[in-house]
Amino acid sequence: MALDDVFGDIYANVDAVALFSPSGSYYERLIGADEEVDVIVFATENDVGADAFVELPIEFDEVEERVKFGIEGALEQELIDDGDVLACATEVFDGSIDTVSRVRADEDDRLGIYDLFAKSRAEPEVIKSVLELVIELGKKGQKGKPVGALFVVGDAGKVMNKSRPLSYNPFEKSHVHVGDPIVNVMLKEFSRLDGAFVISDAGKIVSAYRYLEPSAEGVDIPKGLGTRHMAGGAITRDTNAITIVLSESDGLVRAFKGGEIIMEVDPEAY
Ligand SMILES: Nc1ncnc2c1ncn2[C@@H]1O[C@H](COP(=O)(O)OP(=O)(O)OP(=O)(O)O)[C@@H](O)[C@H]1O
Ligand SMILES: [Mn+2]
Repeated sequence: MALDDVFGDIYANVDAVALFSPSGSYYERLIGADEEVDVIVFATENDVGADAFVELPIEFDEVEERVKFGIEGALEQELIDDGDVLACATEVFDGSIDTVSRVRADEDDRLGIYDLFAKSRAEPEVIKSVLELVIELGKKGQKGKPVGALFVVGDAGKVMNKSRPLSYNPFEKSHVHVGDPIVNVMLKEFSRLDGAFVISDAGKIVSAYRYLEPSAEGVDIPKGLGTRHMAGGAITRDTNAITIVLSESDGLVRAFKGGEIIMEVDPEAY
């Protein structure tokens, strides 16, 4: 077929096929079509019973995010190697797989997002909401000026025990959750002020204005960054929380877990 001469380049000589949320019959058809090719399934659940499977914690709306996340997971699980070329088959419009993209897996492109979502205590949707909020805050700043912010997500009881209030807690008697549109407006308003936000595993905003007093010391943070990042890193060594930190000074968003930076992104790139 003449079209194969043109579009065939997209899937020619790939190291593996990455199938995103396939139906059982689609998966069977592909396996049957070419027994030589490695097939890796990416989905929220392994309904098709694939041997090579990467769990997606959420259905990413953006295909690019979905694919990037999947590739990080596949690298992490050593299902693919650095430099492997994948034919990524995904659904972009509605219902079924309709798009194939040719993507090279590059270790250097890893953002750490897989670790952040897949192996954290808080619910993935909660982490996603906080990450989106912080990225938006980083993009827009507060009335055009750069702002810093510190969000501690998960293991909230322990985090509260290792911190103290800097001011009254506007969330004291409320039952608001991250992701509510109104909350995003409120959080942005409060983030102008000092201290950290504490969020529960399920996304409840437990407190604003917390001054973290972790007992862990000596976490490695990039030069030029100070106490916000030091405290944000150290609290994740002391507890099972993760932190998402926006730097006022360099504008980057970083995530910490187990006392280490596991993700660093420039909000302007989103
Ligand atoms: N232990 C802490 N808990 C919560 N917030 C803190 C803590 N220490 C510092 N902060 C907040 O971080 C702000 C900035 O402090 P600092 O400049 O030392 O941090 P930084 O890591 O350099 O971050 P940035 O890049 O945003 O400047 C402080 O004004 C304060 O609001
Ligand atoms: Mn600083």
